[in-house]
Amino acid sequence: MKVAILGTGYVGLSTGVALAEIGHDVCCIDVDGEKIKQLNQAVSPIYEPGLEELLIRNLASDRLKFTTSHRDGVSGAEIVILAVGTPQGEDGAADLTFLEQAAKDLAAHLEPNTIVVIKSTVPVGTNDEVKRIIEANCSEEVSVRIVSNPEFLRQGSAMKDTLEAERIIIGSDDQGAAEKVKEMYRPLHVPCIVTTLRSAEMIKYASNAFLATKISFINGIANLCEAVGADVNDVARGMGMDKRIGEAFLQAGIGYGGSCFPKDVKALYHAAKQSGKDLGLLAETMKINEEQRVLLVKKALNRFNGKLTGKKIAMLGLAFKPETDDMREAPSIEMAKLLHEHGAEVIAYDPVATKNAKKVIGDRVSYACSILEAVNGADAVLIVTEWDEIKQLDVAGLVEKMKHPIIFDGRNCLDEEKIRACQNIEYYPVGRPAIIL
Ligand SMILES: NC(=O)C1=CN([C@@H]2O[C@H](COP(=O)(O)OP(=O)(O)OC[C@H]3O[C@@H](n4cnc5c(N)ncnc54)[C@H](O)[C@@H]3O)[C@@H](O)[C@H]2O)C=CC1
Ligand SMILES: O=C(O)[C@H]1O[C@H](OP(=O)(O)OP(=O)(O)OC[C@H]2O[C@@H](n3ccc(=O)[nH]c3=O)[C@H](O)[C@@H]2O)[C@H](O)[C@@H](O)[C@@H]1O
Repeated sequence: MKVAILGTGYVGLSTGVALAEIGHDVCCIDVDGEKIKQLNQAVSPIYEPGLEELLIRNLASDRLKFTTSHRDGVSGAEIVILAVGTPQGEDGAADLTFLEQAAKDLAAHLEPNTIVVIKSTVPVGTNDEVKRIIEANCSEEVSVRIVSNPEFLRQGSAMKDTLEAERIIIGSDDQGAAEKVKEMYRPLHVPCIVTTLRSAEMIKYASNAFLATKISFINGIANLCEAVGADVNDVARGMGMDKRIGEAFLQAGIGYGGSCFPKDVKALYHAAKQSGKDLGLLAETMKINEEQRVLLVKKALNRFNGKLTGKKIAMLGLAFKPETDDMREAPSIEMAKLLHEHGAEVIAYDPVATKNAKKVIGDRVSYACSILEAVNGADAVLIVTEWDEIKQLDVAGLVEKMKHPIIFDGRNCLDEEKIRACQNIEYYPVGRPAIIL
């Protein structure tokens, strides 16, 4: 099948590579000429384990192409997928500017039987609106066929999540179009759920909001555990073994970040308000998350009697989660800002996100090339992202390098045995009893 994709971000690129991998002829289009140039040289613009290998293979087989030309890319395509960004607007609602422009770019070249698939995360009713935009801008012989096909991949495991998805949602009011999209995905052998356009749009927002709420719920419980002397790791394990609850997304810590949960929860909350419904539960999810992001700084302030001036603080990890260099809405941004405001000298280390971190955190912190360089002479270490390199730390070796052996673990990721093997340490996890030796 010939497929065109507008947008080569995480979603467009992973989808393009996956569809080429299962035998389709795919052309990815992006307005960013630099990205397209890089991609044509088989260089991935994003850090995503396993992606580059598949990129090289599918470029070499000629099943995957990249262009900046909407006309060339869309020409002859049976299916065109829109996977452009839908960032957060100023009022919290989704900003649909890129999607509306992409719809216009596409409409000018749309051929009569082509099916338009919207993969971007969009508020309920957007697919209908995009249909209207395309109808107003395409040639008369085209009757526009729209399918909503939200994406559920996670950054860091995008290829696996795409090739081994748990379900594929296909929303359409055009049965033939839904069947065609189902056929495109058939080689993946993944169960497809066919719904209306509006239900498909809602499934995506409801899923992200539910997962974000699960994280805020366990973070609320973690804070209570600290107050009453319980251990949130045991609580989460005990809860998660009940299949009705499930063990996933019960990892307490410094809250959710990334390009999706924060903006999607806000967008759903905003959309509900516009429909006269107050989803107060989501307001609480957001509130807990905001507080959680600065938890480690508050704990450090508490530990140092309200003063961080002149203290050397090492931040280990900057990306919003491991296996990605993405800094969008990373908790580290707010933490760095607050530490700087309190006069701390901050030195940060991340194995892959430093380049992107410099763009958003700037010179509020200095950047180390290794963990040991970051912690050298530090008064305290804040663990921000649970990279393997950080989880597997030689804790005794680390503590030896520090001025004061104080660790605040925002991801509860250090090995407790290694901590207990230290002679002199203060270890403060989230929602678990501190270890002071
Ligand atoms: N990042 C993620 O993990 C996931 C994202 N999503 C959703 O998928 C959508 C895309 O997200 P990302 O891939 O992260 O976006 P992104 O913002 O990283 O990339 C979007 C790309 O679209 C390109 N673009 C913009 N206008 C264009 C046009 N008119 N024609 C062609 N290309 C154009 C941009 O240059 C950019 O390269 C969003 O709605 C997001 O909420 C859904 C699931 C996972
Ligand atoms: O719509 C999207 O863009 C995507 O958003 C998330 O994927 P992603 O943002 O890549 O990352 P997650 O692995 O879900 O983590 C999100 C944040 O939650 C945090 N998290 C996750 C799980 C957990 O138990 N605790 C926790 O604090 C992570 O540290 C991270 O900051 C969803 O998991 C995907 O299904 C969805 O497609």
